[in-house]
Amino acid sequence: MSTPVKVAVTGAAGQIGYSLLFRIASGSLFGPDTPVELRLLEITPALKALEGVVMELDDCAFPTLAGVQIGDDPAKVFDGVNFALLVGARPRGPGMERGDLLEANGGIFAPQGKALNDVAADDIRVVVTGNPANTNALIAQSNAPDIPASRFSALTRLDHNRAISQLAAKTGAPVTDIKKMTIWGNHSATQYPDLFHAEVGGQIAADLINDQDWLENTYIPTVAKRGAAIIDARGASSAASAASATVDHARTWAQGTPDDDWVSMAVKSDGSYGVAEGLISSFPVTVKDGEWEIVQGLEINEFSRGKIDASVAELAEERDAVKGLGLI
Ligand SMILES: NC(=O)c1ccc[n+]([C@@H]2O[C@H](COP(=O)([O-])OP(=O)(O)OC[C@H]3O[C@@H](n4cnc5c(N)ncnc54)[C@H](O)[C@@H]3O)[C@@H](O)[C@H]2O)c1
Ligand SMILES: O=C(O)C[C@H](O)C(=O)O
Repeated sequence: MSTPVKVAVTGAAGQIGYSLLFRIASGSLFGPDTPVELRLLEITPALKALEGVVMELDDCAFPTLAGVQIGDDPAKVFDGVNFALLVGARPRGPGMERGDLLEANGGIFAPQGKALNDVAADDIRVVVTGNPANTNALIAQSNAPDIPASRFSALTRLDHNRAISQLAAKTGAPVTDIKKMTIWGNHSATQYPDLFHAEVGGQIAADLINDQDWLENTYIPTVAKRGAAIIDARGASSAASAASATVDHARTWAQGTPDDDWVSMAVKSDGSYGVAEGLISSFPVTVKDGEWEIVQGLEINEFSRGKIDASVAELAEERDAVKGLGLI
């Protein structure tokens, strides 16, 4: 067996954590031959519950789990970590405005960014799942000046997976026949799942379906509002699927994309596709040797242009709000 990969998870005693930790410990991220060491961060009052989760991890006797450390100090928990999955965030409470939420999360992601900057391993890769994920990633990244900005990302893989699943249901194709799905923009209701480049069995999905009304009025809102539909049905936000998507995102980053496909990741914009430079926005990306690259040269039609611009405008507003709060 090789040297353990150190994976930090924040919010580890939460709902997503309860699914995510067991997936990572059982080898879903790096395969059966790579041991992992878990570094779990929680707020002090949640440490007792987290101890219970660690007892359950022990009880699984996972062959790939080389060790678990828990704590409430990011400077200790993040020491030497290779991957940081930032899940813990402050949910929106009653009467809380968007600005309040951004400020509360700034209080979490600014110090975590600083701690990663100071103590993480040189090859650190950061995935932000906690909402508002794109802007939380921007806050963490801005507070970690010594880590290349390309090492910070936010999760839109859940949206990507939802978009594939809804398209498979509509066309009757298996999910494995669907390639080149793209989520553009923010992980929010303004996100844009793009069927003008997605393929079903090699055919462009929008051409195959040939129904703009369905695309605009059924497909896009179903994918974009799926999180809210799950909250309505479950009384709690998506957890197992969010954990699964976080694993997919980190695994793709570690292992790469196949030659005939890409994935959606929210990463720092270099200005591609007219997305303002510096925003953490979702793009189609390929990954090779641990480095992502935005897929270039896709033609963007007028309809897609409007949708991408609307989501990017929302990201710019969030960035301006956290800038105004001095968080970036
Ligand atoms: N990007 C996505 O696709 C996606 C999908 C689903 C959920 N989410 C988001 O993921 C986040 C977590 O969801 P959940 O259902 O697990 O929530 P949860 O409330 O069950 O768990 C969150 C945990 O984070 C912990 N936490 C709070 N502040 C912390 C800090 N400073 N350091 C470490 N831990 C801290 C809390 O104690 C709690 O245990 C939420 O923000 C949710 O909206 C994102
Ligand atoms: O918590 C939410 O608002 C929804 C969550 O981000 C999801 O996409 O399931």
